[in-house]
Amino acid sequence: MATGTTRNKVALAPGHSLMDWIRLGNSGNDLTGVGGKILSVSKSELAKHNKRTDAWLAIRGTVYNVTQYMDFHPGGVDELVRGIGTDATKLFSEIHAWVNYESILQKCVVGRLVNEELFKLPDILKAATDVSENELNMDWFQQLGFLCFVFYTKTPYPEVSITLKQPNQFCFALNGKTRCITLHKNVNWPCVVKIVADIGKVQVKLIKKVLGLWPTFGTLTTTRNIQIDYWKCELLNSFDVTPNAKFLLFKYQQNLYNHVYPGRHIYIKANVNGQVVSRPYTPVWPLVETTEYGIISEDTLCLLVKSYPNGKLSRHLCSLNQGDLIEVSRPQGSFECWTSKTNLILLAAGTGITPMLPIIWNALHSSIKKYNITLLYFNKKETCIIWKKYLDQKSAAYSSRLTVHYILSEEENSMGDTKGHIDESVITKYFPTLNEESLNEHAVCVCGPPGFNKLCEKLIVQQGYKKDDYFVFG
Ligand code: HEM
Repeated sequence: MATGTTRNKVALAPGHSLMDWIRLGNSGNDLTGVGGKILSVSKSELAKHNKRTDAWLAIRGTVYNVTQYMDFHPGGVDELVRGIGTDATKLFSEIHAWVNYESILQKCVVGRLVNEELFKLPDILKAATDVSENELNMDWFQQLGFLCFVFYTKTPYPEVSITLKQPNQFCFALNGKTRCITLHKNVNWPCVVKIVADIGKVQVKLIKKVLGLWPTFGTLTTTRNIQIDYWKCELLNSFDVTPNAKFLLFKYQQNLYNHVYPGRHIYIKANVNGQVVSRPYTPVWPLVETTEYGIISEDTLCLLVKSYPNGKLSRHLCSLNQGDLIEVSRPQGSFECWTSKTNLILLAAGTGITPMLPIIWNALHSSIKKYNITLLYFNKKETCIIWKKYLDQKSAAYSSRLTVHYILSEEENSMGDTKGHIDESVITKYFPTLNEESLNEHAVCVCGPPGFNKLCEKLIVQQGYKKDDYFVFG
């Protein structure tokens, strides 16, 4: 793995082991330095906290105060200092993506890293937009059979998880802040959730157990900050998709809806032969329309996993039996659908199709605009193509908006597309010729093995795409 540094663990001073750190976290000392409030932090605010004695850094959208952690960092103070005052996601992942920073730094959360634009707003609007405010911006309405809550988080891509703790106790965590409502009467699970990501509107529909109009929705009972790291999930069902890839359906043990945006991922953690292993996976929700797997309910976690001969976790997942447990983290990642673009070009190789499926689904069903999508899907043989039937059905149903080209490297291509690998000729053949204006309308996503990703990035940069116009899943 490229680290850009000589990787060496340092000898920590006595009293600075992980156990000591956990003890400090549980001591009641405020490690956040901001009194435990959840703040909205701009990049320029973050940059001010760049000293050893006042050190903040951001990882995957969350800002942490690491001042107290300095002497506990196994890589040493000087290494940790390299990340302070910045969004250290890339640096952190390059060195030790496997480190469970969320758990280690759970008592150090300062807030969320937010777009600079927010801070250019007049103060009056800024105050209304600040996620730290306690006030809840909420509407509700009902019909005989259901009631519906609408939350306005005022932050794009809000973090959303929803649980039904009791038939009449409904809790929702928005951007890390949890609130509970004791409902007037009982409701069923699962709920139906709709999120308008770019304006931060969240709508939750709860189905009443008994038909009737309620005089009130109930009472808002608690306001707490609960930082949950991992939830337990049990395997409901598994299906073979190709000879070495499976479609796995999991149910959260509690009644939980954990919203993962298209292109974002969760960490899966499992105990494999006595060792805890954790890796990122992109859920392939929502494939709710596919009938060959039965009806998939909204709160199901759907994973597509390829079993690699040396892949500890992938082999473990593919060998799970019904009822076996795994642990699943909160959503992570920084991918945002480009609402300013209209044409998406997706380059996927093998299981690199996983993040593309929700992106395609979302783009085809967007209520905001009509996206056009071109998918170039690279595989060795036709039998390796994952969900070809599904992709073909979608491209037939949306023929003017979704075009799929299958590119095979190891056999003749009966589908009429190129035989070969990703190279300049493939790009020239399938990419539209762009001028400066039409370039602004296009965005490219890439997902495959590291060599594929690197080559694609080189080729799309050659085509004139700028950093903001493409995203490489790695
Ligand atoms: C962003 C700037 C950071 C840099 C440049 C950095 C660098 C390093 C380096 C060079 C090592 C030694 C790697 C080895 O030889 O195994 C290390 C280890 C470690 N770092 Fe960091 N680190 C950073 C941030 C963090 C943060 C924020 C955390 C906290 C959660 C953290 C937790 C750890 C842990 C737990 C290890 C030991 C890993 C192991 O034993 O496998 N680091 N770090």
